[in-house]
Parts: sequence; structure tokens; C-alpha cells
Amino acid sequence: MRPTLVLCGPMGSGKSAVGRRAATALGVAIHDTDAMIEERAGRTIAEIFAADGEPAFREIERDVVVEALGTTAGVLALGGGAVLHPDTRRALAGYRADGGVVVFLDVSARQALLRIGTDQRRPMLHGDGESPRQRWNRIAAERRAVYEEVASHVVTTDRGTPAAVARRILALLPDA
Ligand SMILES: Nc1ncnc2c1ncn2[C@@H]1O[C@H](COP(=O)(O)OP(=O)(O)OP(=O)(O)O)[C@@H](O)[C@H]1O
Ligand SMILES: O=C(O)C1=C[C@@H](O)[C@@H](O)[C@H](O)C1
Ligand SMILES: [Mg+2]
Repeated sequence: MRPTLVLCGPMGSGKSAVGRRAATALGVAIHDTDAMIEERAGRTIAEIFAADGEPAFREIERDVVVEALGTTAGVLALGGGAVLHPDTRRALAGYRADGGVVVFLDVSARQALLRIGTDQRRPMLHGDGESPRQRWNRIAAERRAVYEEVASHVVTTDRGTPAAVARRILALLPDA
């Protein structure tokens, strides 16, 4: 079993929101790896970061994402930093080699920050010495090449509702 579609991209690009609309339109399930991690850990992502730190979170995330790529159908929305783990990148390359579709949802800093603001549920946005805007910009710049490497398609989400962005993505799928 494998997902019909995998979404990656930075915080606020719309992976969860667009993923839900795409899944509804296709009549399939949506799986969001952030929600799967919280369910497995019995804690929120913010709680995991606060208690155990980012490296511990990335290990749980690697386990959940690699497993989900082999065991779920439907749409799989990844956490923003899931592509950082080399095991996850290898699993995504295997999924694509097998015909899977990975879409990088690109977004401008301006739109992303308008959407997510200073949301406390996103621990990567908060840290010493940098504003959420500075952190978002730095992280997005650091990750851009990795998103491009893992993706088969890039879709910009600045314009259009989540449903409209979902329709653009569905047009990329084989047999759509
Ligand atoms: N195309 C869009 N137009 C307007 N609002 C949007 C769009 N896409 C997403 N949003 C809104 O922006 C917010 C963030 O979107 P979402 O949670 O889907 O981002 P994400 O990529 O999953 O972020 P994270 O990596 O933090 O999980 C949500 O409130 C969502 O409804
Ligand atoms: O971009 C990131 O590193 C993150 C994005 C979210 O989806 C969550 O996975 C978590 O808040 C970390
Ligand atoms: Mg999300």
C-alpha cells in the first residue's frame, strides 16, 4: 500500500489544509504525520519539543513518516521538517521511483506568516534571538533545496483557496 499523493513544504504552505481538500475531492483518507506523531506519543508536538528537544522529535517523525509511506493509502501531508531526515528522503525517493507523486507546496514568507502568525503550536517558529519571521525565512531558505530534491512537482500556494490549490494538484496526478 502507498499514498496517492504526498505533500511537503514549509510551515504555513498549506500541507494540512490543502491535503484535506485534495483527499475529500479524491474520496480518500487524509493522513497528517504531525497528527500521527501526537497520537503515537500521546503528547502535542510543542510538548515533545519542550520535554525532549528537536532531535528526539525528528527520530519519532522519521519512524512515523517512513512507516506511513509503506502502510497508508490516500493523501499524506508531511510535517514541515520531515524531509530533514536522510532515512525519510530515501523512503521518498523509493516512493517516487515506484510512481508516487510528491508535491512541494511553495509559499512566500509574507503569506505563510500571515497564515500562521506567531502560533505557539509551532515550536520551530520560536527561539532566542530571532523573531518568528526571521526564523521562518532562515528555515525556509535552509530547506528549499531539500524540498526541491524530494518533490516531483512544485505548486505555489500564495494565491487561491486551499480547495483551488487542491484542484491544481489533482490535475498533476496520473489518471486525474
Ligand atoms: N491557500 C490558502 N489560502 C488561504 N489560507 C490558507 C491556504 N492554505 C492554508 N491556509 C491556512 O493557513 C493556515 C496554515 O495552513 P496549514 O496548517 O495547512 O499549513 P501546514 O503547511 O500544514 O503547516 P505545518 O507545517 O506547520 O503543519 C491554516 O489556517 C490554513 O487554513
Ligand atoms: O517545520 C518544522 O520543522 C515543523 C513543522 C510542523 O509541521 C511540525 O512538524 C513541527 O512543528 C516542526
Ligand atoms: Mg500541517
